[in-house]
Amino acid sequence: MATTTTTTGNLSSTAAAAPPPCRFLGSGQGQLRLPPPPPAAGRRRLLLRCSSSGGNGKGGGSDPVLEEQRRRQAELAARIASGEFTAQGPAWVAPLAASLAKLGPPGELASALLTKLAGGGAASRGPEIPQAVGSLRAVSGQAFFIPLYDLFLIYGGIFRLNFGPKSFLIVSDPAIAKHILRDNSKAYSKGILAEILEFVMGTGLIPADGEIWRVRRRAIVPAMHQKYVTAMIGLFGEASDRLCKKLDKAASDGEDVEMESLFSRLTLDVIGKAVFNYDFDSLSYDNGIVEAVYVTLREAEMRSTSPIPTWEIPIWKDISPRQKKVNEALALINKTLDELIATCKRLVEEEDLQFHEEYMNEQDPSILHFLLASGDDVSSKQLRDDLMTMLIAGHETSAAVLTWTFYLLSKYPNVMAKLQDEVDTVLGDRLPTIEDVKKLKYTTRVINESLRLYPQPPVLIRRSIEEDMLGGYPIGRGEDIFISVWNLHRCPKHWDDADVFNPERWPLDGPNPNEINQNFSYLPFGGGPRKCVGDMFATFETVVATAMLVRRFDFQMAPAAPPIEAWTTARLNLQQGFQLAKNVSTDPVVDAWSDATMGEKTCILREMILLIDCFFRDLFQFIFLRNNYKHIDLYIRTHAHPYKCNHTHILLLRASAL
Ligand code: HEM
Repeated sequence: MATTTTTTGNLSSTAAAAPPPCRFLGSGQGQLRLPPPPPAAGRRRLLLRCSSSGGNGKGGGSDPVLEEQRRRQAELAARIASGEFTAQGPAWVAPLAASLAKLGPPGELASALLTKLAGGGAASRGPEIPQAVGSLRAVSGQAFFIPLYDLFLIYGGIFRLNFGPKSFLIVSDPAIAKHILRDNSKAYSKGILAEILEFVMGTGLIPADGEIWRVRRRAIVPAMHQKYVTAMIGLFGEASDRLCKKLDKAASDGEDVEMESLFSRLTLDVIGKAVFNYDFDSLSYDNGIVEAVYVTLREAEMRSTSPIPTWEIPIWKDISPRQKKVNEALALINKTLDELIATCKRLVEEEDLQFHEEYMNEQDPSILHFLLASGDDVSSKQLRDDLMTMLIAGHETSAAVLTWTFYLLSKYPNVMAKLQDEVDTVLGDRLPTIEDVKKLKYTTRVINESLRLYPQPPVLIRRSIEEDMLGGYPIGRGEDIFISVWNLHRCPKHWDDADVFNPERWPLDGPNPNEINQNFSYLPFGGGPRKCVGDMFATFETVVATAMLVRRFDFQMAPAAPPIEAWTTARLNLQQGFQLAKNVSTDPVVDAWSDATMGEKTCILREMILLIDCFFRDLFQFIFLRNNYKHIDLYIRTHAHPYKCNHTHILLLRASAL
């Protein structure tokens, strides 16, 4: 593979000077400062061209993911055009249902039943929401939001998607999203989200609704004041520096490094300190508590995607080794949190600080400390739920944003070069300060644009708790709604070259893009009263980490990288049902279905279960803010620099299946 060279100045003059023109050398034992960089004019980075991505500056060449996506889009478009997904329903149903609805409660019930049986939705009067029904195959075997995008292009900003007895409203229209999230937010709850997350987050801020949510939001938001977020910049810098050192070491040892998990550890270390002043130090080593956090996360993932709640089966739940491990993990987390709460309470009692709006203990600026110092009158259980919620909300989201940003940077070398120029100019070799971060405008645009293309999560979930009108259609109570942020962020009507990673679409001198100035066409942090409380925190965290990594490393696809696996996974394919059951399930009850001798009816039943299983698995990946698209493994390798420096390249090697 050819080697391209990006030169930002006269290399030979710098190469002769000391220190050498490479800042990828050892990072200065135990110090936070990086090796002194050469003058900006003399910097030079080498880039290896990737065997599986062209990197032509604009589009990055053919992308197997996009190609597979296009192939599927074409396939699905043909099926949609054939009418396979359009449930017409007999013409007499709507008027009859409307007449029945006028006959009081029994009539309303009959009307709802009739509409349901005829394939209609909850609304029984007025115009019908366009609906897509049909085989789950079209939306299975690939990330859930991809076919939703195709359906959006056909059916518009609001349509109903029926999965057997279950139906969902899919919203991709900014005005409707604004109505649900902001203007009439009181009419909507978190619905399925709360049900699924109850296990890990209890009544923490994300799943909570009603009065509990109002009280907890009022307590937590003030903790994330300007002074706190500013103090966090130092924490982001130190954690990112630890990551850089780890990569340095891996590079000098010639090891491959899986970057997604490193980003996950980076953000775990950050959020532990930021929320309850606990140093997981997961970048340095695996300890019991780090493992316990991941055991709990994976268990929650499994529970929400398993068709059979084995963890509720009497006796089994007590003897299953898996459940035992989970219970132990939960007990350890709870014990650790209780200890942290107790220690923090003591500190608050002993300290001599007056509580005020921007209260912050310099030694422990954590959210927990703020809450306790504010006199927040709350049970230990609620406090634990809040802490656990913040831990999860602020951990895997930021890790996923970093992973996708570096994936994009590896595919768009022109963006990477511009980014590195900005970082060189603004940051030099310092740990970033708040002033630096404000000046890193292009870096911020890179994050803004990465969040547009890969929003975390790609759908927001709500359930109507009152009747309402959406896009001119009446909807009833109890409608489960997915607001597709993915569709909003890629709508061809709103965005030029919607699929292209183009940070320049956001002017540097313009305001930071958000849901307000983009009129709900862009909502990476949601909108309305339930907007993310950590938006500034997360933006600064990802900007700092990105800046610190790109100033030391170049990122590109590995020359010998296998092509990125397509979005498709084999796990939901009706033709391969038997393998599927074996492949996807870790659940003995489900595995018992994998009996090749089963009869046709059993087989259909099993396939239905697998479909539901897979649906919830995908659903969970939206909900649980983790691995929403694919795992991306970024690998680091050393590369002999022509000037005999150990020049480090981070190489994108593969994206593995979910
Ligand atoms: C890049 C990283 C992040 C992204 C993309 C992100 C995205 C989001 C989104 C889209 C929502 C709205 C969910 C909904 O309306 O259903 C949300 C809510 C929330 N986020 Fe974040 N978030 C990030 C980081 C963080 C961090 C670092 C924290 C905490 C320090 C945090 C805490 C929360 C909380 C507590 C909520 C629930 C707010 C409520 O319901 O009142 N997030 N986040």
